[in-house]
Amino acid sequence: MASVTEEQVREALSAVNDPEIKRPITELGMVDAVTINPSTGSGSAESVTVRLLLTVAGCPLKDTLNRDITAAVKGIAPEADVVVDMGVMTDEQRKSMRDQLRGSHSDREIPFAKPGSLTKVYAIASGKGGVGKSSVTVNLALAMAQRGLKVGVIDADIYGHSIPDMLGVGDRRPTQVEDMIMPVPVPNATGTDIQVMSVGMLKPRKDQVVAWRGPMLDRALVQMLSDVFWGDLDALLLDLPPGTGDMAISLGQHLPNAEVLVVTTPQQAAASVAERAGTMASMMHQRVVGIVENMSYLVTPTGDRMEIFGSGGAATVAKTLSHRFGYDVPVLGQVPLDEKLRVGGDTGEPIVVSDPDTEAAKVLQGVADQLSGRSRGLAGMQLGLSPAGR
Ligand SMILES: Nc1ncnc2c1ncn2[C@@H]1O[C@H](COP(=O)(O)OP(=O)(O)OP(=O)(O)O)[C@@H](O)[C@H]1O
Repeated sequence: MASVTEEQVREALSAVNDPEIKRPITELGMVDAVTINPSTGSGSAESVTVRLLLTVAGCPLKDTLNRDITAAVKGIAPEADVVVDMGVMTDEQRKSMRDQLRGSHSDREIPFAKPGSLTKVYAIASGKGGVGKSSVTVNLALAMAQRGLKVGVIDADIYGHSIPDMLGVGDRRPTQVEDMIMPVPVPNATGTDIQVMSVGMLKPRKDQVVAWRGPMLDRALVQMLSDVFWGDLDALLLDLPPGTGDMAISLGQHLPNAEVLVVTTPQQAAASVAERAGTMASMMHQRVVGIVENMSYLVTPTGDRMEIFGSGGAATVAKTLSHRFGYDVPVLGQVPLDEKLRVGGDTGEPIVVSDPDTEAAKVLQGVADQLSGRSRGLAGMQLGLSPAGR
C-alpha cells in the first residue's frame, strides 16, 4: 500500500511556486499528472512521479523546480523515490495560462499607472553618467528585498545597461509565455527574489549596439512596463539613463506617479546637472523623493577622510530643489567611495549583500529604510497639475 495519496502529493505541490511567475505550480496548470507506485516489498521503495509541464522548452529554472518539487514530495513521503518527469505546455495550455494571469483582454496597460496601484515606483536619475546610479539602484533593490519587500528592477539605461551584470544575471534571457515576458528572478540570501528586466534583454544579442531614438525608447519602456508579468510588487526601481533625455520624458508620460531619486557626486559641477534631472522630473509632474550623494569621501588606510570630489553637492541640490518645488527634498544618504562597492558590482554580488557591515552598505541600507518605511499606496501621488513658477 502507498504511504501517500495523489491528493496529498498535490497538496504538497501547492506550496511550490514557479520561480518566475511566483504562483503555485498547481494553480498554473503545470502539474499534469501524479503517479504513485507502491513499494512491492523486498526492499523496493515506493515511487512518486510528478509529470510537470514547463512553460517553455529549455526553461532556465527547471533545476530549481526539480529541487523544490522533490523536496516537497520528500516532505510527506521521506522514503519514496521521487521522479520529476518534465514536458512542455502546448500552445493552447500556454495561452490559457497567460489568460489566467493577465485576463483574456489584449490591451496593453501599465499596471503601475492604474489609479489603484499600490506599487511604489522610484526612478533613479542623475545629471551625468558614471556617478553610481546603477550601483545605488541594485543595492537599494536588494536592501529593500532584505526588508521583506517584493521588488522589481527595470534597467532602462539604454547607454549602459549594467544592472543584470551587477546582479549576477548578465547572461540570462527572460522567458516568454505567449506575449507575456517573465522578469528574471535574482535569488538573494533572504529568500526574497527580486525581479529584473533590462533594456539589454530586449536586444537579439547582448553585445549588439542599439541607436534608438525617442519612439523606439518609448516602445521599449512601455514593453518593459506592460508586457512583463511583474505580479504584485511593493516597489519598482527604474535605473534611467543619465541626463534629461527621451527616456525620462517617456517615463514622465507613462508613469507620472513615479517618484524620482536623484544621484549625484559632491562635486559642484555634477550637482548643477543633477538639479536639471530633478527639475525635469518635476516638469513631468513627478515628485523628487530625495538625493543620494555617492562617492562622498574616501577613508584612507590611516583613517583620514579625503573628499576627493569636493563636498556639498547633494546639499546644494537638495536646497535648490526644495526651494524651487516648495516641498522638502532631503539628502537621504552620503555613500563613501569603497573598493568593495565597485568589486561587488563587478562580481554580481552588491555590497549590501557581500559586505553589509561596511559604511557604504550601511548608508545604502539607511536609504532603503527611509524608502521602505514609506507607505505603499496613494499617498504622494501627483495630481497632474503643473507646478507654478518654472
Ligand atoms: N561609492 C563607490 N565606491 C567605489 N566605486 C563606485 C562607487 N559608486 C560607483 N562606483 C563604481 O563606479 C563605476 C560607475 O558606477 P555606476 O555604473 O553605478 O554609475 P552610473 O551612474 O550608473 O553610470 P552610467 O552612466 O554608465 O549608467 C562602477 O564601476 C561602480 O562600481
